[in-house]
Amino acid sequence: MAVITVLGAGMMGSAFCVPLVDRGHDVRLVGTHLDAAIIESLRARAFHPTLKLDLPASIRPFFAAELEEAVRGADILAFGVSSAGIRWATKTITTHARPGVPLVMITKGLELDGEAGRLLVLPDVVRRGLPEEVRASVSPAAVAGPCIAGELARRVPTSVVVTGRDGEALDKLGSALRGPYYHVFPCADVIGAEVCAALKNAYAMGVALGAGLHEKNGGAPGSVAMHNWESAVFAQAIREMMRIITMLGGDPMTATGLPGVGDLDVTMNGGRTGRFGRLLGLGIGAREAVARMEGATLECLEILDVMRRALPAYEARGELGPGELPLLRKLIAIALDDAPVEMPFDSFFGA
Ligand SMILES: NC(=O)C1=CN([C@@H]2O[C@H](COP(=O)(O)OP(=O)(O)OC[C@H]3O[C@@H](n4cnc5c(N)ncnc54)[C@H](OP(=O)(O)O)[C@@H]3O)[C@@H](O)[C@H]2O)C=CC1
Ligand SMILES: O=C(CO)COP(=O)(O)O
Repeated sequence: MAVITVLGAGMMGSAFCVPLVDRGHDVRLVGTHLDAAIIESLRARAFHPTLKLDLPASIRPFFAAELEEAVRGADILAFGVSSAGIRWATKTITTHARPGVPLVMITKGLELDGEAGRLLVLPDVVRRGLPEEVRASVSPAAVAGPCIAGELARRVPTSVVVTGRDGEALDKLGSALRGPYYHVFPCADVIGAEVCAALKNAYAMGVALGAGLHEKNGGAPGSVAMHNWESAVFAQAIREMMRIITMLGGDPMTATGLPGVGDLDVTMNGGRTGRFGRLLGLGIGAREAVARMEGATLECLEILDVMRRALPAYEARGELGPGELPLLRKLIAIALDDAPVEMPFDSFFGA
């Protein structure tokens, strides 16, 4: 049994606690400064208001102000925040991180190092923010792969990878996290897994445009749909994720496994991103689509913005051709510049 403290009580941070308490760990879930209503509800009746689910009462909820108590004696620290909260979480944990205590995040995203003009995977971003004495012995890890929070919280069999740069630490984390319905596979390719974790959000939005386009054209959901359109976008998405992984020095084959194909499938079908893509496909424009998502976390917009800023730097160094990644460029235009929803199919598949 380990003491595991999860910082961030959103949907996924909280769902992540379920397989862990089921394994018999002492799990402490700490809300951020804005998660107080969630923590209050969990304390009062073990009900999570955004998951809309009862959670096991054995998960111990803590308010942000109680962080010190929640991390006392922790064997594993976990970040449950979204990509927008990663800097905050790193700063917040700084005084509590200890040498040798593993740190794992469920957060999906990439950051751009503006000065170097290079994309950074989140485990490396977090590592940079840790105190020097901790950095020497802690190499942050991340969970990637297909996982809808509400399904995991209902104990639906779920398969993910845990990735990072310290192989020994990954094996230990895998042993601590996995359980009868939470299947955790170590993945040494941190670049590949993290590129997929972040980019599948952009591409899932792209595939889901098809559902909205179909409805916009008067179609009802059913066997006669736009699956031909969607499948071509899906296939091109995998090609582009492989290209970006190669550009960043990872293993492109990672895109064919859980972090790539697996997560793209689950996100377009069951994720918030899929719902957002459908709204864009209806042709209502990004602003209205965001409004209709009622404040839901939409990391597709964040990663598209990061990629829009990153691509010129990679092109300027000759690491990427101007005609490459036509799907990603189109998705940037649709979601960030309100371009019409249409696909440049003839530029796909290496044409
Ligand atoms: N939902 C899912 O099915 C899955 C989600 N993930 C990943 O998990 C991460 C969290 O997603 P999810 O739980 O669904 O999202 P939620 O919106 O439910 O929760 C987001 C969490 O991040 C915190 N947060 C957001 N912005 C900030 C900020 N600027 N500063 C501090 N904290 C912040 C929120 O705190 P506050 O309320 O205070 O803003 C909240 O605790 C994402 O990276 C997502 O990709 C991974 C697999 C599945
Ligand atoms: O990452 C996810 C599934 O693995 C969930 O994605 P959404 O943010 O689209 O809900």
